[in-house]
Amino acid sequence: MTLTIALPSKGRIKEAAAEIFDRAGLPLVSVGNDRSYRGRIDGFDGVEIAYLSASEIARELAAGTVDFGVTGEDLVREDMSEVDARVEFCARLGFGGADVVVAVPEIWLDVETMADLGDVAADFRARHGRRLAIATKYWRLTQQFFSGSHGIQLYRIVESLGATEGAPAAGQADIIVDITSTGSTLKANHLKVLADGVILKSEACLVRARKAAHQGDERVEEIVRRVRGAL
Ligand SMILES: Nc1ncnc2c1ncn2[C@@H]1O[C@H](COP(=O)(O)OP(=O)(O)OP(=O)(O)O)[C@@H](O)[C@H]1O
Ligand SMILES: O=P(O)(O)OC[C@H]1O[C@H](OP(=O)(O)OP(=O)(O)O)[C@H](O)[C@@H]1O
Repeated sequence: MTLTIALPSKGRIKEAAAEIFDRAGLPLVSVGNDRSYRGRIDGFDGVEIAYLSASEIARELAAGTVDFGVTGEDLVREDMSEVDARVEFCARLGFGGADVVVAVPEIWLDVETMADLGDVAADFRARHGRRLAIATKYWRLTQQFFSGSHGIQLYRIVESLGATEGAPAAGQADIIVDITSTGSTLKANHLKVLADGVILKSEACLVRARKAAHQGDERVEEIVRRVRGAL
C-alpha cells in the first residue's frame, strides 16, 4: 500500500512544512515539472506526496483519503466530528500559530467574559427582536464552544468566508469567531477578545488519519519518529 502525505501547496504554512521534512531527513522531490501537485520522498519508497491547500488537507484527512497531512489544528477540528477518534495529532510543528477567538465590539464595556455574553444572548431577542448573530467560518468550533462548553443556546451563526472582522461594523453580525495572530486586524476593527474567549490555540500539526492498515506499518512509525526528531 502506498502511503500518501498531504502537504500545503500554497499559503502561509507551505515553506515551513517543506523545511520540517527536509530537517527530518525526508527530502521532498517533485514528480514531473515544478507545477506538479505530486511528489515523493528521496530514498523513501512507497510514499507519495500530494500537494493540496491547507483546508483541503483537513477535508482529505476527514475523508481518510490521505494517510498523513500537515495543516492547522483549527481546520482539522472544524472539519470533522469526533476528531480524536478519527485522527491522531502526531506532532505540533511550531509554526502557523493562531488563536480561534470570540471577539465583541470594544464598546460593549460590560461584556468581558463568556458569562457576560451569555447574559447578552439571553436578553437579545427581547431587546432587539432577533437572536445574537455571530459571524464565522468556524461553525463547528463555535457551536461546541457556545452550546457545549458555555451552555449558550440563543444565537445565530452567519457564515462569513472572508473579512469576518468587518461583519459587526457592516451590520451583518453582532460579534465574531475568527482566527487572530498579532491581534492587529481585531484592533483595526474595534473588536476585543473576551477574557475566556480563546476557543483553540492552533498551530500547524502533523496529523495521521487513523486506519487499521497503519498497525505495524514501519513506514508510519518512521515518518512520525523522524518528524518529531526534527522539532
Ligand atoms: N494570521 C493568520 N490568519 C489566518 N490563518 C492563520 C494565521 N496564522 C496562522 N494561520 C493558520 O494557517 C492555516 C491556513 O493557512 P493559509 O491561510 O495559508 O491556507 P490557504 O492556503 O489560504 O488555505 P485555504 O485556501 O485552503 O484556506 C490555518 O490553520 C490557520 O490557523
Ligand atoms: O491577528 P492578525 O495578525 O491581524 O491576523 C488575523 C487575520 O489574518 C487573516 O487574514 P488574512 O487577510 O491574512 O488572510 P486570509 O483570511 O485570507 O487567510 C485572518 O483571517 C485574520 O483576519
